[in-house]
Amino acid sequence: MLTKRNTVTTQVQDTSPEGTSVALDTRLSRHVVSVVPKKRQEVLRWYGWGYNDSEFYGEQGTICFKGDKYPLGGCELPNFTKWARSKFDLYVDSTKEYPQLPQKYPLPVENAGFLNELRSCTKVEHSQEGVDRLVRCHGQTLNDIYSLWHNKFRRIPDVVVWPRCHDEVVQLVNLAHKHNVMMLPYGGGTSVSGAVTCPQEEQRMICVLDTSQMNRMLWLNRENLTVCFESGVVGQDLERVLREQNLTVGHEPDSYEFSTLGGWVATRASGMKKNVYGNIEDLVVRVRMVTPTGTLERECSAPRVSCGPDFNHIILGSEGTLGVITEVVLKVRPLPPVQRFGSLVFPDFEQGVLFMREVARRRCQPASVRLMDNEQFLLGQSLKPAKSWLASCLDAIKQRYVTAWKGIDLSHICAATLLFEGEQKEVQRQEALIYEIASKYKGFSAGGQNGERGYVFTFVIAYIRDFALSQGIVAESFETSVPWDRCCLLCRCVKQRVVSECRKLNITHYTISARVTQTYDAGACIYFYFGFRYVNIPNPVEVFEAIEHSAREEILDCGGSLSHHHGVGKIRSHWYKNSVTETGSSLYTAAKEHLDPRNIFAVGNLLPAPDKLQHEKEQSAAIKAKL
Ligand SMILES: Cc1cc2nc3c(=O)[nH]c(=O)nc-3n(C[C@H](O)[C@H](O)[C@H](O)COP(=O)(O)OP(=O)(O)OC[C@H]3O[C@@H](n4cnc5c(N)ncnc54)[C@H](O)[C@@H]3O)c2cc1C
Repeated sequence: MLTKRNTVTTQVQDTSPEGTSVALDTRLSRHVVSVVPKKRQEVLRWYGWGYNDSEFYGEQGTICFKGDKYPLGGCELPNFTKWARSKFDLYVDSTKEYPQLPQKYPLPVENAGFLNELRSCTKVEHSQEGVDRLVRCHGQTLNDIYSLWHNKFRRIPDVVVWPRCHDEVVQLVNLAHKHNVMMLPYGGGTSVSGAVTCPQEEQRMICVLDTSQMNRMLWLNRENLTVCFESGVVGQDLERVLREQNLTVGHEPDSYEFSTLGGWVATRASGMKKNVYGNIEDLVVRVRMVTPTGTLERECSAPRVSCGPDFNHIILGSEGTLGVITEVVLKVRPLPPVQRFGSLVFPDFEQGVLFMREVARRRCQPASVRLMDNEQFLLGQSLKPAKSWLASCLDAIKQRYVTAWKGIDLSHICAATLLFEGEQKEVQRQEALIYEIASKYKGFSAGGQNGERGYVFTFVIAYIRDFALSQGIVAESFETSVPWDRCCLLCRCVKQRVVSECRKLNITHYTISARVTQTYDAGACIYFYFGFRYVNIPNPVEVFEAIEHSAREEILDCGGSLSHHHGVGKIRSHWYKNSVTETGSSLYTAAKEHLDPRNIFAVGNLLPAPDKLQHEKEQSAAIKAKL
């Protein structure tokens, strides 16, 4: 008999999914070989971002990039070197070294009852090795990485567990609840909100539940265009497997090389192609989450139901605080036959925003459209590798065309990158319309190559922060969403605020830039990059956080949100209550108390941990004193 649930298998072995629809091709249920091995440090950098073999480095005063995974691999970057010199007065020090793995790790807190039952009653693999614990104690905030480099973490996980399926997660959650062990679900560890960082004040044993071994595609239904994956599947693995079937989910956050499906759901992630495919909340059909009081899931995979509050939305954005997401049913789409890049240049940011506004008003967004301000545009240009003589001449001619014939001032110029996807005719129609709207705002095409480069650089840019840190520069991004009528105002005010805070603190070499990365009917997502070179500042991260804190206050004052997609985590928990109101906060707390009565899950995310509140008050007084 066919059941309604399209039920997923929960056994470790590949068995036929029970109760699935007629169109299910059971042969497709399969393990996915991941680019990220169980010992993630074998492939991924333990002290920062990305692959071990890809990094920026200095050679004879020039910044270079190595590694064969990205088009910049093996390139010298003289223009980037010049950019860094002009921004930060940086003379690249090629002798600066990256940190060495520590020889000693914090002693684990042990809960004997939990460990005994873990070993005797389950088959779940686990480790208490120092390095396994260290590489899973953090995400990718500046604070995380700086703390790693300077060996500052007091608490790291006491044990790491690798369940292989839903049922093993149920066992683990029951054990942790029984023995009062704190549990932190860990996906790709790409969080930039402190959500996956171990709470430093926690007294109980901390168990990190690594989802990487739960990454099977459980079923694929071509008739319904739905697929069910286990939550630990990494973004690029998920897309690779689907592409082999001529399908795509189309969810591509900039971290999708390493972030996981469970992480996307837990943080309400947003992908760069959301205009065609939707954000994660639009893509999820059904989701299963194991909590200490039971498994929460919708009963069927119907496309929409009208049954009171949507419990998928309790799970989306819960940041590991309510339980472990184990399986997710997602929509899939056929791969688009045509994918084309484009780019536009505008005389200034304001004209670019007007263009973005009109595109959103007319709902004709291509798969992706991103607008960079002048500062980001110049940084992007500087990342082009060293050129041949002929290519440099051509560039000079193009530059002359832009400045002399188009009358554009290079110190105000800004650019948009475009990605079109769909049928040939549809893409042509979209391109024509987009270029027509751009011309109304004095924009003109700068070619597909620049557009493509812009998207590829997105992945490379993530590596800059580690190199910057080695050269004494601290940097990080932060983001928000804002109604259209406040978009330009917010960008201006936040930049001004950062500039004035830097002046007050005698920080002379810094960069602050903005881009509009997503557009909606009612507003846009704005993404800021901020970094400064610290000279004679003993606590650069604290200073950075103080400035970022005041930038966030400015964002909120200008009508921006606490976060568009990075989430709240620990670093924005200070503002959570205000942003959801007192009533909203107590509703969340009641749900938390019901699902997780002993407060074992992801303590300190969304709402500050109780013992952190006092510490927070002291910190906020210190921040005020500093500014
Ligand atoms: C360079 C870079 C670029 C980024 N670009 C984007 C972007 O374009 N769009 C975007 O939305 N975000 C972006 N992010 C932020 C980050 O990648 C997302 O928040 C992502 O969704 C986190 O996924 P993860 O698997 O790495 O989760 P983790 O970092 O491992 O965890 C994040 C949170 O989710 C919880 N969690 C993870 N898995 C589960 C699970 N199975 N069950 C319950 N809770 C779970 C964790 O406990 C934690 O609270 C970026 C980050 C970086 C460093």
